[in-house]
Amino acid sequence: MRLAARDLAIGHGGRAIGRGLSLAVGPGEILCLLGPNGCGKTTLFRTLLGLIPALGGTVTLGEAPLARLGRAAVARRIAYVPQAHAPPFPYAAREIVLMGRTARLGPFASPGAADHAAAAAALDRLGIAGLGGQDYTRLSGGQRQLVLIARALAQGAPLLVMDEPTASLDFGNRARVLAEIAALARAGAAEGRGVIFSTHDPEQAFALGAEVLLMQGGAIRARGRPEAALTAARLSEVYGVPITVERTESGRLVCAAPLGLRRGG
Ligand SMILES: Nc1ncnc2c1ncn2[C@@H]1O[C@H](COP(=O)(O)OP(=O)(O)OP(=O)(O)O)[C@@H](O)[C@H]1O
Repeated sequence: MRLAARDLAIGHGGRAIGRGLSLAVGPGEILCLLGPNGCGKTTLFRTLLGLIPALGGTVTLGEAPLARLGRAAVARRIAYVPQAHAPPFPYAAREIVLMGRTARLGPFASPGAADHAAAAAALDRLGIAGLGGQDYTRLSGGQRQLVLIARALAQGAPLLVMDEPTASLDFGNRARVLAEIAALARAGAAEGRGVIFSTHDPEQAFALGAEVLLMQGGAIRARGRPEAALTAARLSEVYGVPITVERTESGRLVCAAPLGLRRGG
């Protein structure tokens, strides 16, 4: 299953905030979307999922234009991890995860033993089995984020779109989720998983060896392998502060912005 966008224009209420956006992700591939606050990452994701209409261009899912697929058909193919949100009702975390299975069920079917087992396995995989019975609305931001990732895993869709999945996670959970993304893509060649995720941390693209899309002001500023796309000069320009990219002795690429420097200062 391949998700592809060609020459996409995105925006809200008919007003474009981004144009000329093309991308593709397929089985076993990880695409890392980077860019400053407000550059259009969430808007792009919501357009790729058909939650808001494209203002131009095309999105295809497999062979089918997205516009011709119903909501349930899209949900069987793409799992979405939104930025953590609070639902209006106090569901148990386990029920939120179980909702990931809904797309696989018929319109009037209720979840069976296999669905409950998949939800429990997803919670377990992220190390949060203990949160299953807790009220989702009373969880911390990071705990909610892990529950939403568990929901996406339980959904078992071949593609995952994750909006800043590590944004409010502690250091350990951040590493755990990154490892999960890597594992999903590794299993991808066999299972057909592809992942698009957004992040504010360029090092995550280096660590995963993910293809990069660097956005700025609604356009794609750079794309490709992280070492080529995320140079110090380009990152400095896009984020408006001097940024260094250095290789450690162990071969890891690390980014840093010196303290004490302000925009324009
Ligand atoms: N529902 C909305 N209606 C109108 N404009 C919106 C709406 N949601 C977002 N925008 C605008 O669209 C632009 C892009 O927002 P978006 O949320 O896509 O950015 P982002 O790159 O995901 O930002 P961040 O990194 O801060 O999460 C912003 O200027 C924002 O104000």
